Amino acid sequence: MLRFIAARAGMDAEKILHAKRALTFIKPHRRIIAVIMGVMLLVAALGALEPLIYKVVFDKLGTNTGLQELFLAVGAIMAAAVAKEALNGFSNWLSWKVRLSVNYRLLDETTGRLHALPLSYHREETVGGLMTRLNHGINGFVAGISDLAFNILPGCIYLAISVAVMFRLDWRLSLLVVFFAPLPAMIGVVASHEQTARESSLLYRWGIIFSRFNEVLSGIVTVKSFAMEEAERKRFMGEVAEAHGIVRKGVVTDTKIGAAQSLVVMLAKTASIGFAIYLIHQGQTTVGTLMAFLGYQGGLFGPVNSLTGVYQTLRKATISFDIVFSILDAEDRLQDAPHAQPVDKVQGDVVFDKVSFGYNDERQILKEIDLHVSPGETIAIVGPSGSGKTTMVSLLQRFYDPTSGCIAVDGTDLRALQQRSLRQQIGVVLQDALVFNDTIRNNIAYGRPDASDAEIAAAARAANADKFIGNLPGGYDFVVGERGCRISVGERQRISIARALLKDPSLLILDEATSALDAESEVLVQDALDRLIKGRTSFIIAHRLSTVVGAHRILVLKDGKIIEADNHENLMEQDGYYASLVKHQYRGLLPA
Ligand SMILES: Nc1ncnc2c1ncn2[C@@H]1O[C@H](COP(=O)(O)OP(=O)(O)OP(=O)(O)O)[C@@H](O)[C@H]1O
Repeated sequence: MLRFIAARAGMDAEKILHAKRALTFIKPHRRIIAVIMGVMLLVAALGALEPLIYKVVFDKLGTNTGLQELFLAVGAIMAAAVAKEALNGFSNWLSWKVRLSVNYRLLDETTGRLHALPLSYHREETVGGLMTRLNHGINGFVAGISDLAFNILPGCIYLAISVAVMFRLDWRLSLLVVFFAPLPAMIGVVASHEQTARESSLLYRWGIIFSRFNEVLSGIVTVKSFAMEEAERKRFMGEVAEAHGIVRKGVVTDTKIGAAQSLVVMLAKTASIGFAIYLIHQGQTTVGTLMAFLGYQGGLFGPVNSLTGVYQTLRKATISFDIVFSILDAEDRLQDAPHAQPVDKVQGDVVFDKVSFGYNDERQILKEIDLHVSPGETIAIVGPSGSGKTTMVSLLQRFYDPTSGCIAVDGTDLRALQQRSLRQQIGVVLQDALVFNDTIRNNIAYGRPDASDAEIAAAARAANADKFIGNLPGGYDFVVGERGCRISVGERQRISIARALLKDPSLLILDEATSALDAESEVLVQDALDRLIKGRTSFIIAHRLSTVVGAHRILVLKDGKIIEADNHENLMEQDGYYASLVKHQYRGLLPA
């Protein structure tokens, strides 16, 4: 059945495969679906009974039937209607149960996959666009498979019953009705090609619109500082108006299609009434048969249309299936190897062995990096902007794999380790520390949600954050606002240092802030950092002279190569690139 409808819907082999795979989402609910179908069967039978009762009533009108019999007939119609509604309500409740559980599983699988996919995937996607597509994909997916599960079979059953009863009543009138019945559906099929193309193009547009909108809201400070609010609003509304233009055109098309379908239904009714009146005049049929026919005819176009609806939903659903499966099947080149080892506790011995890397084939960012870092050593990485400093520490976290060469921690290639357990051993403090719109407590405990209040407070103390937290209304329960907008830059940095201290990692990656803080904040942050670095293998993308001077070794990275590597005194003596950076330092910050 699915293959037939899918083939009529112009679906290629891949789309048919997607539709089949989509059906596996409802497979676990097959028992409930069987019950729903049984209930729907009863509803269809009750629906088919109604016109027959009308026939009896109208045929008896002409005879000297007692009022009692008529009341009985009306009572039977009412009882059938009540039973139908009750059964409909029950099957509706059951079908929502299935829908919600399919929705839950889809969200679980897609969001799980999105969290698991490597950075390279997320860098190519926009958050707003992805959210729009995901939302549409999930809703369309659930609607699609619900239609497949709950509309096709009842529609067919009702059709079969109606057609059988109609032919028993009067085959001539039936032929007339059967001739007209498929016409509205055929009109719907013709329209569905345009409708799917429209749906697809709208989805693409909304994705672009909301991806920009998301960027604008995330970067509202920049938008406001450049006084671009009005320009952004106009751009947004302009794009929305264009999308609405497509919707408007679609509404015109859909209205024309709807009108054409209604006209055909009217034509069918008029033709059968005319033909039936002729037959009644000829004494070949009865008024009751005509009334029953009109009932069946009305009821017949419903299921035929709903089957067309299934066809249209299926076409639209293929877009949703594509979206969902493109996420579930997105290639993850960084997946853990089948026998990847978990990491318990690392010593902190790190080796870069002839590591080369490029984000794409066109350009090598790191070229044959050789480096051996001993446990507890502090490495400061300096170099011009774009020289590959961030890339180097991204490789250490295995956000990307080297193009050639290998990186090993405690003698094991990163590719042989389970990524999650590796990252649990690495503490990261970024220059623009990401804090979530949550309490101070939860922000510090991010990465160790099981930490006790005492441990959280100890980490905050060691990060010189306890005093400012104590002054906040609610203390540790203070909610910091989106991206920490309700606390200062220096406070954000100390929260992120406390977070790293609580995690107690053996390896540390620190991307030092380039902007100078006020003197007091500077001292507090530096003191907290010194405490964090102590005893851990640390890689610091350094901008402050004080940090670089205190490091065991300084790596100078230029054009993807380590051109100098030694401590501060020796590098100054060599009077090379590093010495020139130090000479040009300004207020304790090295030039970029
Ligand atoms: N996802 C990416 N895709 C393609 N190229 C990238 C990507 N990320 C960074 N690059 C490029 O790689 C080069 C090195 O970037 P990287 O961020 O490692 O430099 P950096 O030394 O940390 O610079 P900065 O000091 O300015 O932060 C840059 O030229 C950058 O344009």
